[in-house]
Amino acid sequence: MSVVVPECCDDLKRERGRCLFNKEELTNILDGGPKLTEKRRRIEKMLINTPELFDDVSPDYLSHEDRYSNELRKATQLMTTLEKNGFTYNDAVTTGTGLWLLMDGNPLSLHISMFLDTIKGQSNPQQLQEWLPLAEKFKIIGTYAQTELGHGTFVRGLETTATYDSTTKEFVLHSPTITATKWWPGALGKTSNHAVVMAQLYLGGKCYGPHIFMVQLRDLETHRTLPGIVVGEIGPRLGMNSNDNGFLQFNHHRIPLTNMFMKHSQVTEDGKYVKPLHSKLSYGTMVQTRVGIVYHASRELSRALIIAIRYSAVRHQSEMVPGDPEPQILDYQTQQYKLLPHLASFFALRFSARALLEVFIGTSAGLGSGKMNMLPELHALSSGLKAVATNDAVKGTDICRLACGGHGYLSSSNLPRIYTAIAAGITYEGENTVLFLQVARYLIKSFRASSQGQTLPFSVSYLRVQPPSSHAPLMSDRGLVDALGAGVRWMVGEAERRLQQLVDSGHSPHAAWNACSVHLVQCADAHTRYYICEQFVDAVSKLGETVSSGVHEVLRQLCRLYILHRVIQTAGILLRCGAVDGKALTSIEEEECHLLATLRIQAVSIVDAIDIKDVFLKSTLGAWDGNVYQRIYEEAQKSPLNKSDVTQGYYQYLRPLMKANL
Ligand SMILES: CC(C)(COP(=O)(O)OP(=O)(O)OC[C@H]1O[C@@H](n2cnc3c(N)ncnc32)[C@H](O)[C@@H]1OP(=O)(O)O)[C@@H](O)C(=O)NCCC(=O)NCCSC(=O)/C=C/CCCCCCCCCCCCC(=O)O
Ligand SMILES: Cc1cc2nc3c(=O)[nH]c(=O)nc-3n(C[C@H](O)[C@H](O)[C@H](O)COP(=O)(O)OP(=O)(O)OC[C@H]3O[C@@H](n4cnc5c(N)ncnc54)[C@H](O)[C@@H]3O)c2cc1C
Repeated sequence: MSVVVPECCDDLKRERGRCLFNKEELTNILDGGPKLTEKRRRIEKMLINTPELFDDVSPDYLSHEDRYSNELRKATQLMTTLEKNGFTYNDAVTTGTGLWLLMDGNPLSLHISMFLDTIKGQSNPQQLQEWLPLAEKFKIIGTYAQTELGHGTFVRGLETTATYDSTTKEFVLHSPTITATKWWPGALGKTSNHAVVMAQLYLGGKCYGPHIFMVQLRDLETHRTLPGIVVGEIGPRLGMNSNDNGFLQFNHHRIPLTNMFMKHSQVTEDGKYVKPLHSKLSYGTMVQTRVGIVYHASRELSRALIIAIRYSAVRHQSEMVPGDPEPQILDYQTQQYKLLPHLASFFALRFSARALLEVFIGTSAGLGSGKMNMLPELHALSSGLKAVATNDAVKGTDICRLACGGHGYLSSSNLPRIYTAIAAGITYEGENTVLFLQVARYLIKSFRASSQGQTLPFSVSYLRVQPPSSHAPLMSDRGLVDALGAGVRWMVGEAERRLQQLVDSGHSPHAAWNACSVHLVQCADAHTRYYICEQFVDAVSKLGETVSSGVHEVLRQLCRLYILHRVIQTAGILLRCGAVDGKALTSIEEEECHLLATLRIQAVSIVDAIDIKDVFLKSTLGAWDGNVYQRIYEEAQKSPLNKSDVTQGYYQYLRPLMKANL
């Protein structure tokens, strides 16, 4: 397949003619620099030149088994293509390209993410030396098996046991109940021959809580399930049905002592336990995956936005002025209001993902030298950002679908598949409400620590009891972000007051927590969004000195829109705490509408700059040339029902019904 850039339709030509900024420069910023853009394009070119990676037939038309096999075929082809060309799978993941080829549920995705990450992050040196080369070369293929039928969120409640037998120096893995069955892990059903398994560690009859074990599930030659193990696939799901999410039960299955991951905690041959430096270090793979999901969510949102914004420039509907030609639907203010705040969100999430990655890298480096103090901050930030990013990507993707009217409901628009894939992100890797409650716990602790005069970590330092007053004019970006911060401080203070009041009136702290949890989740959401605003303002102001004025102006407008939109969403709180008044809100609303019209002019060029090629968008509505109707029509011709004029169903059912004497 060669990259032919087709001539685009007149609407898109006109849109692109209005571009006042350097698209390539914006592309570089989004990629993280020109070198990364160049690397991404090299990977893309290589993938595009591998025709086996592209579907001839939509997975919708395949049987469940063929769908899985086809995706497995592409996944393995992708790995070998990357390897042959000197790239790692990580290169393809971190540029989005690999995932977009396989986002119907890549059966190797858990191997290259959580399985490898667990080996890298939880192994002692001997284990690393033994397992990493095997896993990197796909000599063993694995997944991350934690969730059970009975428990996903409450990791401490997992029921699978790993009981140490010091006579044989083995752990005995067992699923004592039906609810102990591992349930959900991606690629567990049929693909993986190994799994990292989270199980309750038992030594001398005492439970030491969840620990991670490397477990071989299948024979490496025959791929048959090993004795003592039952494994299978869990059946169809809302999306990603080309994956083989699986179940797993153990019946007193034995593994060697050395198969417990021992970087952080250890079990000695005589069954003694050595504690980790921090009790949650074994949750590290989850934290790392949450960091990745923030990027992933922003990428999926951007695909939906490219599709919906290009389509909105091509689609003409109704009369804005009676008798005039039908306008592009992007000219309707309501359409701009649907799409452009989400476009701003995409940029905000992209900059925040980058900031989070830096915190992750810094914290990981600290852990290496025994410094645990950044861990709570990383946990709170990664939990909050994972939750906001996936919530916003899911909402934004669905709005993009709705903004495309009926055609957004077509599979060939690719919006349903993008939506169902990212919708899982709200649940997996920590259900979002649960993650927000973790953030809230951190906020309340920080607020209380500040009342006792303690210094707060950077992401919550604005919560200190007596913050310096903002000197920025209210209507400046900084002034509005400070107002949002004041709103969060007020919310957290209010939550703390309500918690205390409940405790003072005789409730237990846990009952008080539950009675305030709706408000606490709102605090966590507002805090995370404040952090995102800060990162966006910060990134744009830092870029200010280095980028051309056209690009800077577009980024400034997007950042402004993000902040204004957020202030309007939070109006109730900001009015209650006196951070803004009604007059300010009216002018903010007016400014937002004005900004929508300004950003509309270059909206197509902005999404062009995200630079996702048609083969990765996979959409009849979003292609670069805007040739929407022809593509929709051609896709419909591929329906198996169109292979014959009269289907079997007619002879089997319709005709007998028509002939029956009813
Ligand atoms: C946190 C829980 C909810 C509670 O845990 P529990 O043990 O019960 O906690 P407590 O004892 O109550 O203690 C709470 C204290 O512990 C602290 N804590 C908790 N967690 C951590 C942590 N991780 N680190 C540090 N500290 C932590 C907490 O702050 C409390 O401290 P304190 O007492 O207040 O001081 C927990 O149970 C939990 O985490 N539950 C969620 C379970 C979960 O997440 N499961 C995930 C299963 S795996 C899964 O779902 C996999 C899905 C498939 C993912 C596929 C990914 C595909 C996307 C690919 C991404 C690609 C990257 C692309 C990159 C790019 O594009 O560039
Ligand atoms: C597509 C997909 C892929 C997955 N892949 C994997 C995988 O590879 N490996 C793996 O181990 N797991 C995987 N999972 C499982 C996933 O991690 C869990 O589903 C997730 O952690 C949520 O747990 P749960 O299903 O038990 O939900 P529950 O915790 O039962 O949540 C149900 C409801 O209860 C609420 N709730 C639960 N606890 C609390 C609380 N403390 N406070 C307030 N509300 C609460 C939640 O907010 C939610 O509304 C996958 C899931 C999906 C959907």
